[in-house]
Amino acid sequence: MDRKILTYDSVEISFGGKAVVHDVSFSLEHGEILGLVGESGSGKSTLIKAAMGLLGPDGLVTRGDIRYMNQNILDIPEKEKRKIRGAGIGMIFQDAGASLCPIRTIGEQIYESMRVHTKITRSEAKSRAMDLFDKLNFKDSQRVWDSYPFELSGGMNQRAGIAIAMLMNPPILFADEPTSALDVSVQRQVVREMLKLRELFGTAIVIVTHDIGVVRAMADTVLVLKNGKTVEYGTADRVLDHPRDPYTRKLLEAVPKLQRKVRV
Ligand SMILES: Nc1ncnc2c1ncn2[C@@H]1O[C@H](COP(=O)(O)OP(=O)(O)OP(=O)(O)O)[C@@H](O)[C@H]1O
Repeated sequence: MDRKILTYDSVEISFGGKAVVHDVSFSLEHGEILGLVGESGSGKSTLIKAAMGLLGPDGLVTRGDIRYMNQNILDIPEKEKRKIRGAGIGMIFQDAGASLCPIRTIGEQIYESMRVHTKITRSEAKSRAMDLFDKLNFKDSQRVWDSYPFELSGGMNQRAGIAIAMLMNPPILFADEPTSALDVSVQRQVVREMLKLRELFGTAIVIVTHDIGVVRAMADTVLVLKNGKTVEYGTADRVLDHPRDPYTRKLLEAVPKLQRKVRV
């Protein structure tokens, strides 16, 4: 059986005809955590947006394939893509608070987002959410369900965002800088939470981050990008402890003083 659930094969991505990601290949197995690192503008977000069909009107995958469970994502109709977004691949962003609707409670938003994918009553949605909140050790699940985003801390909104992305139990989670807007103790909690998802559900995760400490704490494999090209791709131990490329060494040297290694 092919264990790969997501494969990028020689992918080139262009905006307005100009290529910004060149010939990038990687794959993801069930439960694998891939760290995507590289300086600002290297193409990390663009790579993950491509699989979600979120490149916008100017963006296009101009070469290569992206396969999700043996389906070429680039060839399927928009309706099928919508099913993959959310139910197949969940996504969390840097600032979940900003992507939540400010005038509706977390509970209402959960119910609405689940209804897009499945026939479900409000009370079924609530019971699924409460179950997941409990598994993720939320202290006050009922309060989170009833709250508006502004009533929760930034960290709690981010944790709620992770829970919302996981409600349909997608086999893959894309996390784009999920910890960078948070203070260090909340960062640790969010990292622990993502590891817990893998433990509980076998979720595979692609984490985009500038924080090598987060990569060390989480990733099995690491892909280093520079100017839209792959600089190194390998196991986390190999890339982080024995980097082959000077660019990777430079990225790693930029952080050890912070000693951000997250203990989980
Ligand atoms: N909508 C767009 N239109 C034109 N160019 C874009 C668009 N989105 C991204 N780009 C370009 O694509 C390249 C990669 O950007 P991307 O945001 O993927 O980098 P990144 O590595 O995620 O950066 P950061 O860490 O700052 O988020 C950059 O040169 C950027 O200017």
